[in-house]
Amino acid sequence: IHDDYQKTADWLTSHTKHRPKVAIICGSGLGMLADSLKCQDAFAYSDIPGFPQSTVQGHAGRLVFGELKGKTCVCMQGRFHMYEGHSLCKTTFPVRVFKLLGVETLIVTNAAGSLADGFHPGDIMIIKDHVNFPGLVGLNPLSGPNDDKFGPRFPAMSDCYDKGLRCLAMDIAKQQGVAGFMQEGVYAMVGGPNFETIAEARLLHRLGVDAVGMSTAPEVVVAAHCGLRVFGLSLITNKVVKSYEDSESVNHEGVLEVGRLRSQAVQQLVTELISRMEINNNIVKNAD
Ligand SMILES: O=P(O)(O)O[C@H]1O[C@H](CO)[C@@H](O)[C@H]1O
Ligand SMILES: Nc1nc2[nH]cnc2c(=O)[nH]1
Repeated sequence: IHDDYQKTADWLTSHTKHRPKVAIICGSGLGMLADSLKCQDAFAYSDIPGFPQSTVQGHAGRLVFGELKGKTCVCMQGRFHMYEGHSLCKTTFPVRVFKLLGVETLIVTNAAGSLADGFHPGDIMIIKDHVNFPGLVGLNPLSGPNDDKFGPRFPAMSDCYDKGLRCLAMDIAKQQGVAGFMQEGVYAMVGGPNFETIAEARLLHRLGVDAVGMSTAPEVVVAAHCGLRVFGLSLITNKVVKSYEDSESVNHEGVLEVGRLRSQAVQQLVTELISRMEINNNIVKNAD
């Protein structure tokens, strides 16, 4: 209920002077994004009233406030997944807290396996759209009574990944010389925690999914519902095995390792995007 989100937002407001306009959710192995924030105020999730706990390796479990290129940001170093046993409401709890804190733009990142033939580990995929498999069968964070203070009962999802930000990110990647490993595509969320069988991988591939992971879609649905502008990135950490002849298999350590390898590139891209995003969207820049 609204009061729970408000209580957490009020607690945070009374513990930090930062008033973020941008929120970042760090995916597996991508938590270093938070380290580059200046003038940090950091809180362990266990100290924040109402916050769930991170249980996954590679998700530190800290909320970090600070400045990035003069813009005030809040960064989740560690996200919540459905497979950890959290309800979808809890999984997405921080997104509504961010809304109440005054955040306008949400940047989501994740680690994902690729299905698309031209994609390789280490590629960075700008998320153009998603398939929310749990959502399609009713496992949706918006299930239950609608909270009209946040958004409508039946929110549109056809434009949830902001086109302006996607174009800007691609321009920045070209300028930074990393266009060679940039992709754009469709992310699918599955429940996890197991990785895909070969039959499941083939199914997803046939359905037009470019990358698959176990997060992000619920956060984006809740963000779109309450009117946040969303930008999403998947770091391709592995190819999803689609052949019975293939002897490779995926594991979480490998996922985290690719995260570390590409952390610098992801950080540079996100930093520059944050630095330039308002101008691109013709929002008058603040005096800061
Ligand atoms: O989506 P993020 O949190 O980046 O993590 C991805 O990586 C983990 C599997 O290695 C899963 O949790 C999957 O969802
Ligand atoms: N479901 C799923 N999640 C991932 N996260 C990182 N890699 C993968 C993958 O191959 N499959």
